[in-house]
Amino acid sequence: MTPVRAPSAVREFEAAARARLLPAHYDYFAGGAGEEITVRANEAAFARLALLPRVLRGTGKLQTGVTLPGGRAAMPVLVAPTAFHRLAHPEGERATARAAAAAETVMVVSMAATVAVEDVAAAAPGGTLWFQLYIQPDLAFTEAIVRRAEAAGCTALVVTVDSPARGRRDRDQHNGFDDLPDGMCCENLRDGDRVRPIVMSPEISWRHVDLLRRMTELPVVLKGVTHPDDARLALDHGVAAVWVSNHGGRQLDTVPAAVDLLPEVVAAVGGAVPVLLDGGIRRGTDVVKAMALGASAVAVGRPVIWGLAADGERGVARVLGLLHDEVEHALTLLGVASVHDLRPGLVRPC
Ligand SMILES: Cc1cc2nc3c(=O)[nH]c(=O)nc-3n(C[C@H](O)[C@H](O)[C@H](O)COP(=O)(O)O)c2cc1C
Ligand SMILES: CCCCC(=O)C(=O)O
Repeated sequence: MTPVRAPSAVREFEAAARARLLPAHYDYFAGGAGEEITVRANEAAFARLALLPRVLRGTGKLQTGVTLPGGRAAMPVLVAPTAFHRLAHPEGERATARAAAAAETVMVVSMAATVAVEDVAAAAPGGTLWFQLYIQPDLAFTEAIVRRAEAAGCTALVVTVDSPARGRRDRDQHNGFDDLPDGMCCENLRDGDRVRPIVMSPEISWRHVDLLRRMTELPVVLKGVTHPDDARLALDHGVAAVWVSNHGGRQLDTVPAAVDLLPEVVAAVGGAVPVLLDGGIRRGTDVVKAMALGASAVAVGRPVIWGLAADGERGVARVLGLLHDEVEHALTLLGVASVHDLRPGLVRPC
């Protein structure tokens, strides 16, 4: 029998995942809002940026580690919060957490995880977890979730602010996919004997960010910022980092590509706090482009799901390992020793 080769690029995991997943579940993970214009734009924008290497820089030892409000990561690629990992693999978020810990990077646990945050933490002792929160209008319940995340050892709260309503996703509507199968639920939403639904409320405002900051000592990261004026407001409200994201094109369709939004947000933040970015990162070259344009680190959503669906913990480890190796390789060929030395002059439109 011909041996099956391990995928040698992140993109190859998507086909492997698709072959294993039920079509409705694949569509949930892959899809986005409306015409999926933003989904496509996120990746296309990276292809439209060119890299301009420097030569004879004698760079020697490479440095890919980054220090962020919620701790250090050995690579500048974090695991973005994504829901429902047990739809992709029976071990679900446990497998993802083990792979992230082995790669010494941060996993952001989704509020919509199918494994409770305490069990995710127990599966990967020594790993760094941040917790992603949709602020619930029931503030006492929001506080109860924050306390759970703190007690589980999460070191930052990522508040997703691009979801005052659920995205309209044609694929999910077509497939009738609107709930988890029997035996799975959003374990972080347990409240006594029941599991509460996640409320995406249009009532959430900056006032809630202030309330949250008073509720916890953990650094608060705002995820889903696209407008530079909101980045400035975020600073006024004391956030520890701004995360540029259009939710992987799953919320408002036709929002610009994430990386195209980055320079204006970076300028607005002016170095006051780190700026993170996600959306369309599939290669090490994408990572260095985003960092050259001012991101302190990036995150990947779908690539992790594809690795998980294809081969569980091993698949996620391979996806993260490929991205790490590609970042190092890109740095070498760019003539840059450290991710901290990436500058806008290394990137130009093409
Ligand atoms: C299947 C799926 C589920 C997601 N679930 C969440 C979530 O629960 N909370 C959240 O803040 N973002 C969620 N996101 C958005 C990701 O955190 C991230 O912004 C996006 O996936 C980045 O784009 P990429 O998939 O191109 O890397 C989800 C994305 C996907 C694809
Ligand atoms: C209720 C879970 C929300 C997950 C999410 O944010 C997404 O599917 O993009």
